[in-house]
Amino acid sequence: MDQNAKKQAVALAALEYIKPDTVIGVGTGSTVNFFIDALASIKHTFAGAVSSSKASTDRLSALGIEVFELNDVDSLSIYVDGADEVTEHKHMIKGGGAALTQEKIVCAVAKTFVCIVDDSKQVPVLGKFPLPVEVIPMARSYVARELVKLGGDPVYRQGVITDNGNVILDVHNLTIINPRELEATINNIAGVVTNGIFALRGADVVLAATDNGVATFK
Ligand SMILES: O=C[C@H](O)[C@H](O)[C@H](O)COP(=O)(O)O
Repeated sequence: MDQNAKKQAVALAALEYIKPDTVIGVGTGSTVNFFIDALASIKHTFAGAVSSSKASTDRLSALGIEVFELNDVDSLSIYVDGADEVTEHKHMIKGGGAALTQEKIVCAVAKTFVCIVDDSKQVPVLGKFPLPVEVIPMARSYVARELVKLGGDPVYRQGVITDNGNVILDVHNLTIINPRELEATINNIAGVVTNGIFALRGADVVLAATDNGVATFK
């Protein structure tokens, strides 16, 4: 099965987690795009969506799915999103598409986080994928120096401005042994908006598409 077929399979599997008449949190990325397309076929069964990026909002709206502002919603039954890496502990690196901050906010509100990946994203230890860090532009050089002190090799993602008007540093050469601790440490650097480790609030369910079907990890 090719990678797109796996993304589509895992996106369809996530539909089973949708509760009728609730608002759904929707992530960002190529895997989630398959999920959004699948949502369109059942759009009359749920109340609408809260989106984590302009790209997902545009795709949801184009398919006739109502998108609410997070501030106007009391609760989200579920958050569905992809990941760049995920471990057996359901810790993740996210933000390859620069949407990490709004993803982390929407995810925080949701009762259940369902992470959808193909099996190429499953790793024993986080860190081979460069860790995205969203940074207030004026703090870029300072934050980069602090990330070097933590053992990383930050690279400015040239030409990318996030939906929040900030920049991204991608931190190479980290082996993330304690993701919860590193997530908190990096978020404590002045000028960091957030980083792409999702471990303090990891996934509740990981659905991973393989050649033999979709595996579920709870
Ligand atoms: O900022 C982007 C998100 O964190 C994505 O969920 C992540 O990059 C995975 O995207 P894709 O499904 O395209 O591999």
